Amino acid sequence: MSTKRTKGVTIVYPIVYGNVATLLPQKKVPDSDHTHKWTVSVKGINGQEIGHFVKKVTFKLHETYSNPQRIVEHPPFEITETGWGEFELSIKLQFIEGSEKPVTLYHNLRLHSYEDDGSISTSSKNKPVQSFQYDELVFTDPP
Ligand SMILES: O=C(Nc1ccc(C(=O)N2CC(c3nccs3)C2)s1)[C@@H]1CCCN1
Repeated sequence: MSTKRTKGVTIVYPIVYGNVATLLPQKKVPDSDHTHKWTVSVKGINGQEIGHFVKKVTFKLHETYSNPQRIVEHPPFEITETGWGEFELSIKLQFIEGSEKPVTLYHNLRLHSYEDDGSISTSSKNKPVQSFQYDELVFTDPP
């Protein structure tokens, strides 16, 4: 049975996705090579809730992470991890309206930049890094 659709109507949902990152406090005895804590997220803009039409979001991390496919089924659609480097991750959005195909976004995780001598500048080490992209989910002839 096919879903009845509304011809000629287009719905556009602006979204923002990306990450924030903060430096982990230096440990006297480094028992881990993790230098950063980061949160990757996908949200609506101006506080618009996307949970009304997004059923679940799957964040696919680098394969070296345990359980690299992280499924989030309720807002906020975000995950927080720690790590030492930058890598590309994917963000797959699946919709409550089953007839809408999933959308996969790609984001290059961003951490603090290092100086040539391997240090992080004093001015930036106390500030979170923020790296976000704007995009739009476009639904044509919605049901
Ligand atoms: O950094 C990069 N790739 C990365 C992949 C994973 C990273 C990471 O941070 N972690 C894996 C996770 C674990 N640690 C221990 C057990 S699981 C913490 S970093 C590339 C290489 C050059 C430039 N960018």
